[in-house]
Amino acid sequence: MAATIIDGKALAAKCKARIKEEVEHLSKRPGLAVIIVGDNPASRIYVNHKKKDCAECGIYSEEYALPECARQEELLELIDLLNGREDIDGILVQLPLPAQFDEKAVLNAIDPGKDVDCFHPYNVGQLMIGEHTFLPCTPAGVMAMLDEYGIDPAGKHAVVVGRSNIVGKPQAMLLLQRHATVTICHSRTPNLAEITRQADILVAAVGKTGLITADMVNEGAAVIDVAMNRNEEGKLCGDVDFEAVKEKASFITPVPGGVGPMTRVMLLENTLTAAKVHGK
Ligand SMILES: Nc1nc2c(c(=O)[nH]1)N[C@@H](CN(C=O)c1ccc(C(=O)N[C@@H](CCC(=O)O)C(=O)O)cc1)CN2
Repeated sequence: MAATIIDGKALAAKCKARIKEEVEHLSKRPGLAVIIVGDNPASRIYVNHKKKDCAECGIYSEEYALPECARQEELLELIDLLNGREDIDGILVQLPLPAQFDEKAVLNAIDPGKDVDCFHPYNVGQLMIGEHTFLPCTPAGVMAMLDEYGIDPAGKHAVVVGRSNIVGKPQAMLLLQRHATVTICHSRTPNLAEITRQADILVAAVGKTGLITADMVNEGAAVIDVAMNRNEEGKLCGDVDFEAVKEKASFITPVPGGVGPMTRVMLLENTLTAAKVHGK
């Protein structure tokens, strides 16, 4: 039987309605500062989406667009200014940054209490020990999707393909916190298919179109595609061969319309959390 398609768009709409209601009950509006550097067209689209999401939910947002040639000091000064503003609860720097930037130093400059992406080492550490305030947006979005569709990770074998700091590693941690047995695979994993075939929950987060084929998937697995690639025709697609794998999986996320919209919702969720922590 063909898999149930996990509808990230519909779930995101439901979450946004709840966030909007919570925002209405705060004493002051939450505020989010969005920083974009350069003219990466994909980043421009994502930043526009984020601003629109904020407006939909009653969250105040302001954008800072720095030119491609901006200097590190300029960006650090801006972050410092935003760190000190009471009306701003969350700060995000859209990634990737142009090559002249030291990404680590930039992310470390954000006040951990305003780090709504959960990229600061303090928050990453908090996540590791289960003491987190914020959750990393994409992995948290995946967990919300599993919950919505009744896929309990407890006692399951979850295989995460990809080991990035933004997705693979925190995803593994969140699944572990929910009592899954977790395997992380990466580019130097021999016999990848042998391991992915053992997965009850398979999360693909590599960025390689067509990496996960039907023969690599266990019958009845829940398959979550985090990647956002462009194929030869320029069409948005993930790592998973969706058409073939949906015939074998029990649940599957599409790209687009899967994890992406939920990543954006988790940013709103973290901004709301920050506002509450800031006494709003
Ligand atoms: N500071 C950050 N930078 C980046 C992050 C991040 O979480 N924080 N993640 C990605 C990009 N990203 C969010 O910024 C992101 C990408 C895509 C989507 C999304 O909703 N995708 C839609 C399709 C959108 C389209 O039409 O292109 C979908 O999948 O349906 C959300 C968030 C890198 N940078």
